[in-house]
Amino acid sequence: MQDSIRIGVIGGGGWLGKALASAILNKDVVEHEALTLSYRHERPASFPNVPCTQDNQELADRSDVIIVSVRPADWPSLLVDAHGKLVISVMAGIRLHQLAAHHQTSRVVRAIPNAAAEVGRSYTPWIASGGVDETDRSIARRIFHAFGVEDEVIGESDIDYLTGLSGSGPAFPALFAAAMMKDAVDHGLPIDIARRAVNTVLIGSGALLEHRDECPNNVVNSFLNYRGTTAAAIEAMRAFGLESAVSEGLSAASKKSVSMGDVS
Ligand SMILES: NC(=O)C1=CN([C@@H]2O[C@H](COP(=O)(O)OP(=O)(O)OC[C@H]3O[C@@H](n4cnc5c(N)ncnc54)[C@H](O)[C@@H]3O)[C@@H](O)[C@H]2O)C=CC1
Ligand SMILES: O=C(O)[C@@H]1CCC=N1
Repeated sequence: MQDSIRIGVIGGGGWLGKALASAILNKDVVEHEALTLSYRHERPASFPNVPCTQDNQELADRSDVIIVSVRPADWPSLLVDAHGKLVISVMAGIRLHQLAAHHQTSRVVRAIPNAAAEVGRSYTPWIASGGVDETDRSIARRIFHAFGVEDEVIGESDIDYLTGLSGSGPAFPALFAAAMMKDAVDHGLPIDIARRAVNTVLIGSGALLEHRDECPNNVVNSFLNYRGTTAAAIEAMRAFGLESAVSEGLSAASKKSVSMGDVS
């Protein structure tokens, strides 16, 4: 990226903020001295060579791009004037027009990464306000590519939906794995073996989907067409409402995203 770009992460000591900051440095989006992190209580220990501050306005003033990564409930009291600079929010729920008004800028990107940013494998959908030009878009893409794959979407309702589907997404295979683990242990399998079996299945399944690079339904159908044990399990899970449980869960997450934006 151009040498002149400086990035600030507000909430840089948090779960997501730290993951984004690490990826930005690891992928050389900016050098250490061109990144600033802000924190509320404890200076983030894992970034000894990165300028850190408790003064968010100072961070904004020394940055060209301001990433806002505080919890939605903490955002209304975050009084930062961006003076027209590019603001990238990764917060659930908070809408473009709210961000623009609150931070005094027409250049706003609303993005929703996920927890896999920690390992550089996030899926990050995003949407831009009217004041965002092509240069801003390429800066945003470069940042998002540092921690995974991105897509620009055209409607804010898509962001609220995707906040459930992909923003919360890494939790769902983990939930499935936990259910498999419980069943295995209930069947008397030693915990170590159950954990290795379940985790290896989840990791292998992800790699298989990546390798085949096709619609997941095609992968499921190839198992169903085999007409063996796997098909028996899939049909029983479907009969017990797996698909409606997933649909209900995604709908609950999306509604929660919308309600988290009802803050100001
Ligand atoms: N954790 C995740 O997987 C994802 C989180 N998000 C969004 O990212 C945002 C951050 O989430 P997490 O990192 O998980 O939460 P977190 O609670 O781990 O981190 C938030 C950080 O912001 C700090 N903070 C709060 N007010 C501050 C202020 N005024 N100045 C400086 N720092 C301040 C807190 O001390 C904390 O360290 C949230 O808005 C969340 O909706 C989005 C997608 C995925
Ligand atoms: O659970 C949450 O509220 C955050 C936002 C999206 C994913 N994690």
